[in-house]
Amino acid sequence: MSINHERGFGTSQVPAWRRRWVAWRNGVMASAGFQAWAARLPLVSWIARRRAGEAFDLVAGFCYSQVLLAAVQVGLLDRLREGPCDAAGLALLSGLSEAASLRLLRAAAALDLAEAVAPGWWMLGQRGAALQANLGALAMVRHHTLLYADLADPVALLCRDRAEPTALSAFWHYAADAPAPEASAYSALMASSQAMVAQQALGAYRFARHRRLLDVGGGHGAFVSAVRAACPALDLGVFDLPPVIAGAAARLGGAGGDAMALHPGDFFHDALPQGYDCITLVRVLHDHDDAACLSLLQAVRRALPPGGRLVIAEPMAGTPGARAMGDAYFGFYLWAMNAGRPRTAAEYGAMLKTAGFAGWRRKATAYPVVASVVVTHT
Ligand SMILES: CC(C)=CCC/C(C)=C/CC/C(C)=C/C=C/C(C)=C/C=C/C=C(C)/C=C/C=C(C)/C=C/C=C(C)/C=C/CC(C)(C)O
Ligand SMILES: C[S@@+](CC[C@H](N)C(=O)[O-])C[C@H]1O[C@@H](n2cnc3c(N)ncnc32)[C@H](O)[C@@H]1O
Repeated sequence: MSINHERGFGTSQVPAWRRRWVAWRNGVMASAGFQAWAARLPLVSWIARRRAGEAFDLVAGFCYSQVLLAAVQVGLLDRLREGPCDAAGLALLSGLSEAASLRLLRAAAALDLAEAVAPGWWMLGQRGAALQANLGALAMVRHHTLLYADLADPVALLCRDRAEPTALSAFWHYAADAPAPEASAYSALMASSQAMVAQQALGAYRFARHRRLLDVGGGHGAFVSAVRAACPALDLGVFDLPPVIAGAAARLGGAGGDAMALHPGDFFHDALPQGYDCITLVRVLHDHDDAACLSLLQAVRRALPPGGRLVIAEPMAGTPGARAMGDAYFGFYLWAMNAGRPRTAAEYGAMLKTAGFAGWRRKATAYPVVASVVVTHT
């Protein structure tokens, strides 16, 4: 495809001082002379080396991700958790040759997934330990094969009509307005990665102040199960598409167990059930384009009583310390999925106001890279 490099230059929207400053600074950063000078100066050399390393990591990131995928697929992280492993042991476990096993072990150690504990022997590294224990993150690593298939030609992905099917839009049936099969793969993926998200929401907001909570787009009920464990007095409900609710019923046992109501429906066409003083939208809004997102917020507004609360929990754009996660990762992920976009907390604030809510607050979460929380009320 051809890219028009002419358009977009000389826009009068950009203040002249900003354009000049950024152009000057970037000229300095790009200069080989400046780079060589910075590498020789004490203190500055430390920053320069770190910047060079970050630039290299950005270039090589896909390769690192594939090392992680290989380590997960052959069961290396699980094996290392059990105790020291050498190349022969990994070869036996994985069916790889000893040379390939050694290559993988060394790559994993370079990425802190593994750690050399004696010549030729490895255990889990610190990063490997955190990931190995996080079943949701591991499920996402495996799931990324679909994302990478869509990203193989990123410019083609950006250029194509967003109605064209992709690997991710086929996986997330609702994004393509296609019916979900009964045992939905996406609900299983969401349930397995819910624990880390629920932890953020439960740490940021005191759900126990409510009487009845409805989780809209609640999938197989993993979030309400986590809420029930933390706040046993709360009456709980889940609203989701009929095939997903059938899966939730099977997973939760019959009708969903005590104090767990299951509501099948389509939030774009059916009214949400009333009588709940708290509604949650966990990893739901970012799946939808702005008009659909607003209509869902309006439906939530209609369902809540006066003083009722809406709690939004999902990864958000513009998150301090985790900006790449928002617009780079979820921006491209949701583009490949054919619907939705990551939004900042302030963008949600503006939408909530339009939908008729009274005000909003961002609540701090322990790991904002996993999810941010926004709370509003009627
Ligand atoms: C004690 C002393 C002195 C020092 C300690 C030093 C210290 C603080 C060490 C740190 C140890 C520690 C506590 C580590 C914690 C690590 C954690 C919490 C790691 C968490 C990792 C989480 C990851 C990698 C999450 C990844 C999530 C992904 C990729 C989610 C993808 C979600 C998708 C694609 C969702 C799709 C749904 C849709 C369609 C968008 O709606
Ligand atoms: C990304 S998943 C999040 C699931 C769950 N909240 C979680 O965080 O694990 C989005 C959920 O919204 C549901 N959903 C999508 N479109 C819907 C619609 N029109 N009506 C009801 N639920 C819908 C999906 O079935 C899915 O369970």
